[in-house]
Amino acid sequence: MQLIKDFFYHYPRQVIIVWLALAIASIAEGLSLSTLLPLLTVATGDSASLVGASTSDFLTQALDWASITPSVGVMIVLVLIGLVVKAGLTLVAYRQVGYTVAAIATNTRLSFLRALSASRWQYFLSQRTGRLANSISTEASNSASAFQSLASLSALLSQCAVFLTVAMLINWKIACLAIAIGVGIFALLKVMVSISREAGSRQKNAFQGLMGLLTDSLSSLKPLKAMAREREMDQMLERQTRNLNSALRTSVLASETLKATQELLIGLVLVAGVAASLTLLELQLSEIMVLTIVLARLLTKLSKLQQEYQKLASKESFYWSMMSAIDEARDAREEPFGDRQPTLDRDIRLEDVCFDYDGNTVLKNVDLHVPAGQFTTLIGFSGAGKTTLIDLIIGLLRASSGRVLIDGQAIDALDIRAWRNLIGYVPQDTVLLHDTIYNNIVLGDTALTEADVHAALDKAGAADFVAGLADGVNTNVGEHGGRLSGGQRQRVVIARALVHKPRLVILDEATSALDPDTEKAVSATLGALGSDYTVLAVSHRAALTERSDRVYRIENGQARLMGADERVSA
Ligand SMILES: Nc1ncnc2c1ncn2[C@@H]1O[C@H](COP(=O)(O)OP(=O)(O)OP(=O)(O)O)[C@@H](O)[C@H]1O
Repeated sequence: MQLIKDFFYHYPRQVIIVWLALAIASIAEGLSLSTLLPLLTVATGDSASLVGASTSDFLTQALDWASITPSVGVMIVLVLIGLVVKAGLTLVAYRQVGYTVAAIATNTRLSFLRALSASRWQYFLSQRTGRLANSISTEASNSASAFQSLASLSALLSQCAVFLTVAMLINWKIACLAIAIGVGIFALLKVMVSISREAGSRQKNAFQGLMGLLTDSLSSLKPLKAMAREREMDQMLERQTRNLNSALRTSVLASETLKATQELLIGLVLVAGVAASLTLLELQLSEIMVLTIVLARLLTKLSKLQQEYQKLASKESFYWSMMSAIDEARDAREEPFGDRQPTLDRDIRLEDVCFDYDGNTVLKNVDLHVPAGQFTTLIGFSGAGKTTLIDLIIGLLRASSGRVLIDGQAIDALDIRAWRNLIGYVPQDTVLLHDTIYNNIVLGDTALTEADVHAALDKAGAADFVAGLADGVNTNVGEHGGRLSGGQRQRVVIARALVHKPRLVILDEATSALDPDTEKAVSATLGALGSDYTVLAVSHRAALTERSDRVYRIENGQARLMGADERVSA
């Protein structure tokens, strides 16, 4: 019920079109079927029976009103018109269902992606990549197909109602008996629906687990292979795959058992019904023929209704899981910043800044000064809080107290996207897309030209090695940049950071993968960027600290400016 409300709330127009089209289609089908009785009465020469008189009367009156004389030809035309109307409207409804399913899949994917990209950095870090990939692929598709099941369910419901009305008009006793039998079959097989619901939830969990583990293991395959640990990973993946397989088997078993049992029960009911109609109720042959058609369809539709409900039950958990992922990401939304336009002509200052991760203090009363156009480096032991400081300056983290000032303006008051647009960021881990060097540098920014790319490669000290490649900037770097050396990858990432001519270049252990000569060369290039660039680096390497105008040591949660003599020994 909650699912119906949810779909109606988000897609009211589509739901109304689908329901109306399906309901009218069912009525058209029912009317065309009810025409069969007078048709067969005429064809078999039966006299109009008392029990079936109401449908015949209704149609005779309707034909009289339209000044049409009832004959076999007219009845056949009426049956055909009913069937054509039903087919046309069903087409309209299911076309709308198809479009809505596609819209739901797209909208849930986009909502999730938007919520995720607007979420706090810490929330993003806490997510498992495989879980995110699974939500976007499997959960979004299954959520959308829940709408398909719901539409089929409502079509079947309205068809059942119409067939039931027709059956009632022909013989209410038999119709009541059919309802009782239908409800009985429903109750008897309800347990199969519960099994499917549970199997659906197990499938969802197994998919999540498998995708999470798969992504983790693929990203760390090399060390696992190098240490011969891939078997353990294989075993874990195998366990998850078997879990999934077992959930799928349960689901298949439940749905096939439901189908087979339903068919058997319906067959038995029909045989018993025909026998009873002939012997006990002494109905006319034409009535028995129409009743058999109507009841067979009614019971088949009832059984399909239960099957569809079973499908819906197994899809529903994917839908709710997707919705809760979206809500969770929305709740973790980044707190809003301001709308002032940023500049970086003077400096970046941190005043009395404190920061903690869930109560664990990392920075306390930090004061830091990064003058514009200069090279500032942060050094310190692993875990001292260097990356945390950088993240505060980028605005990915918000200080618990104190102020982060950019040219004297509090970062909270800035248009944060405009501020981040002024930053060129080179991370410790160089992750390249499976694409060309060119595309890895421009990252989809069509405003950048080939000349910009070459200038950036030049500044990053990468121009020579790229020129030596057969396809130059159009060389594909392979999965995670695997066709390039670690140092070459790092230089492409530096070029990526420089290509949009940032005001602030952040180097987070950016030269750590370079050999000493290349590191020296790149450090010299970065050091010579000139006063157009403010460089903030995290590094222990002499090549960078020697080039720095200022070096801060981050220690015991504080930042201490080092003197020139200290730097030599650091
Ligand atoms: N997302 C997080 N959640 C909780 N604690 C975190 C998180 N990120 C970092 N920390 C903790 O904060 C402290 C500072 O981490 P940070 O990454 O800033 O150190 P670092 O000086 O950059 O270290 P390294 O040189 O090893 O990269 C560490 O103790 C770390 O465990």
